[in-house]
Amino acid sequence: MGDTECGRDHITLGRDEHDMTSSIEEAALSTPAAEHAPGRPSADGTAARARGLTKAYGSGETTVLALDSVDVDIVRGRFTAVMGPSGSGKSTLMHCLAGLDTVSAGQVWLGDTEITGLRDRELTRLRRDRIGFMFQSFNLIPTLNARENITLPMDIAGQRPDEAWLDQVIDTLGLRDRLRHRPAQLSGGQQQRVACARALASRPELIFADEPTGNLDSRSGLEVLGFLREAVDRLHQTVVMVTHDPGAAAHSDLVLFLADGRIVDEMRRPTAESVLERMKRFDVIRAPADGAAPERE
Ligand SMILES: Nc1ncnc2c1ncn2[C@@H]1O[C@H](COP(=O)(O)OP(=O)(O)OP(=O)(O)O)[C@@H](O)[C@H]1O
Repeated sequence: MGDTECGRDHITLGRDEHDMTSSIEEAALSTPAAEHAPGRPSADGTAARARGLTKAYGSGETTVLALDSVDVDIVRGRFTAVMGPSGSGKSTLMHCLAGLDTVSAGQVWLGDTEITGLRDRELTRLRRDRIGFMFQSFNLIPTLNARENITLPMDIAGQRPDEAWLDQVIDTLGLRDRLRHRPAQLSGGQQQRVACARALASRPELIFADEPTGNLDSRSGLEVLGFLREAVDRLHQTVVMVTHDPGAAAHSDLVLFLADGRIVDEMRRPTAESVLERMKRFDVIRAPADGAAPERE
């Protein structure tokens, strides 16, 4: 189906505004989703899975194939980074795995639930109950203070926060003395830490982070990455992070490299240096020497 025909495309257009959009969307949902218990294990240990995932934007001559039959398994309890040149399909992959975007072909599962084919309402509920999101632009509600922003998704869902967990999240992120501040009264790093706390507050099954350190100074960025790492190591959360930064990717367990809408490589136990070296090969492919035939991945 062409995306322009699809009503859910509004979500794609408003990618960065998704948290706010979904708050409104989700507020409209009145039925609690008891069947989607957060953290419910899937039978095969994958938090998310895609087979033959294909995403085309537009139609006819202007069609852009953003994802080209991607097969991927996101292992539960691991920190996965997604890297690749600009336009390689990183954000599209994340959005399709998270049910924020429709697919053109193929199947996507979150745990043991196939999300391709779910109706909008079911998908919205599934996202609300089982997924945490962090975006580069923090998407905090300006009229709410930090604590209210952190618990907003749970408040909307009618869930009571686990106070001990929330305390741990707040303390680890150094937000204890900022809870009554509104976003405008917080630094960029503090705002992203609030967004991080919000994503973790309900202990979602899977956290998707799109360039979560993109707007942060290096110290704040390291703090956020350290917390995501701890969330995986100590709290057995699953994190998928899109990043351009080899240093950020080095905090992950596994880096998936995308090029032209395909997963072309992966790297376990990455270091900033090894990721940088791998990324340089994309630069060579993108900019062949004069007269040289472009190499294909
Ligand atoms: N809504 C859209 N309409 C048309 N084309 C799109 C749309 N969204 C993405 N694309 C195209 O799909 C391809 C993949 O885009 P995507 O944003 O997933 O790449 P990316 O790897 O995340 O890029 P970047 O690193 O620059 O953020 C690109 O060619 C992009 O121009």
